[in-house]
Formats: sequence, structure tokens, C-alpha cells
Amino acid sequence: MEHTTKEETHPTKGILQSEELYQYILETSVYPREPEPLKELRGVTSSHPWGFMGTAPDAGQLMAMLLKLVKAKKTIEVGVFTGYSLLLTALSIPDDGKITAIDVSRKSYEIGLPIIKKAGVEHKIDFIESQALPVLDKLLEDNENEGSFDFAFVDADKDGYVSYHERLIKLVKIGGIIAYDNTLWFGTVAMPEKMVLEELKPARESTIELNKMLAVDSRVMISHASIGDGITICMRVH
Ligand SMILES: C[S@@+](CC[C@H](N)C(=O)[O-])C[C@H]1O[C@@H](n2cnc3c(N)ncnc32)[C@H](O)[C@@H]1O
Repeated sequence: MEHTTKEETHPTKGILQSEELYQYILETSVYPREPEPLKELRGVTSSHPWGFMGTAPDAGQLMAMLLKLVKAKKTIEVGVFTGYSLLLTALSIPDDGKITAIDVSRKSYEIGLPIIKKAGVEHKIDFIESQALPVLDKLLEDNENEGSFDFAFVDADKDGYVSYHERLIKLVKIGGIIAYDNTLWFGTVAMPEKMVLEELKPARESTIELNKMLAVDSRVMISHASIGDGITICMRVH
């Protein structure tokens, strides 16, 4: 038998080998199952100048699965924008579930709000227009909130993630999930600094710092998933 090396017989690992493969995932597994209100919200967001900031629909599908797996009822969202991940969360939790959703600006949320209202899930959302850190600190002032949240999704200012983690680890219950978006930061975390666009450098530094910190944080189990722009899923273990 002809000898072949492992490299010759095994294709490179990793999901995103090509743009065509990504489109294949979206068209085969994601779009056909994407709820109508989310499709509509994605459509409205696509004409926004910052439309690329919306959570990727394939990452959203994973998030919806996680929300169901932990039977999430009480959640936190940091970084709402037009509300794709927020609406997805609202559609995934029970009717008496609650989302504390924080964003420094309400302007983009107003774009998605009519779709959220039409979907009949606005009553699950407590939108707070603020910097995230003081809100998380305020939540911690109430002892009842400690260890009471099932799920948190963080998709905001990258230089805030390390501080958010210290708060969220106390707010989320043992067995609960904290998911951080953009933990590959356009792939720049693995690029030599000199190749990185100037505008991406500050968040690249923060993301590298976060990734190193999470890698050694024994309070959580992690999975650094190469989906969307990278999502690090943390489960609090103690
Ligand atoms: C990438 S977008 C969020 C996208 C959203 N998850 C979605 O699915 O469309 C980031 C959002 O974080 C918000 N943001 C930035 N810094 C923040 C801060 N310090 N506190 C709260 N929100 C912040 C921005 O206003 C922006 O709407």
C-alpha cells in the first residue's frame, strides 16, 4: 500500500476554509431555521452603516441552543445595537423570563424595537441606556442578584470585557453561561501587530488580554468557538 502522511490525507482543520463553506453553513443549516422576526431584523440592520456589528446568524443559532440547554430564564446582555442577539434571547426564554439589556445608546435599539414588539416579546426586556459597568455594579449591590442569572452575552466595548467578567462571574449562577463575542477580533489576535490595521489595534490588545485571562480562570470551563468572529463560551463551575 502506498504510504501517505497524515498531512496528505487529512484536510486542514477549522470551519472557515473558504467563503463558500461559510455560505454553505448559512444556506443549509442557519437561514432555513432562522425565525422570521430575526430575518426581518437582520434585513433592517443590513442597511445600517454599522450593520456588520450585528451578531452573526450562525453564532446566534449556537447561542439559542445554549439558552435552551441551560433553560435560561434570567439573562444579561451587554451591547444591544439593533437587537439581533437580544431578540434571539427573548424568543428563546420563557414568557416570564427577563433580560437586562444594556447599551450606551438607545438609538440603534429603536430600529429593532418595532420588530421586537411585533414578535410579542418586548415585555421580557428591561432595556437600560447606560455604560455597562455601573449597571453591573448596581445589580451586585442587591444580594438577591448574586448567582441568580442563567446566561450573559457580552458584545460591546472590548476594553471592558475583563472588568465585565469580574462582575458577571458573581451574577451568573454555577452552571450558568457567560458568552463573549468577537474573541478572534477579525483574526487579528493571531496576526503580527505590524500587519494589523491601526483602528483594530486597541481592541486586539484587549481581546488578547481577555483570552489569556479566560484561559487560566479556574472558575469557568471554556470553549473558544471559531464561529462568527469567535465566541468564547464560559460555564461557571464554582
Ligand atoms: C457589536 S454591537 C452589539 C451587537 C448586538 N449584540 C447585535 O446582535 O446586534 C456593540 C454595542 O455595544 C454598545 N456599547 C459600546 N460600549 C459600551 C459600553 N461601555 N456599555 C454598554 N454598551 C456599550 C454599542 O453602543 C453597540 O450598540
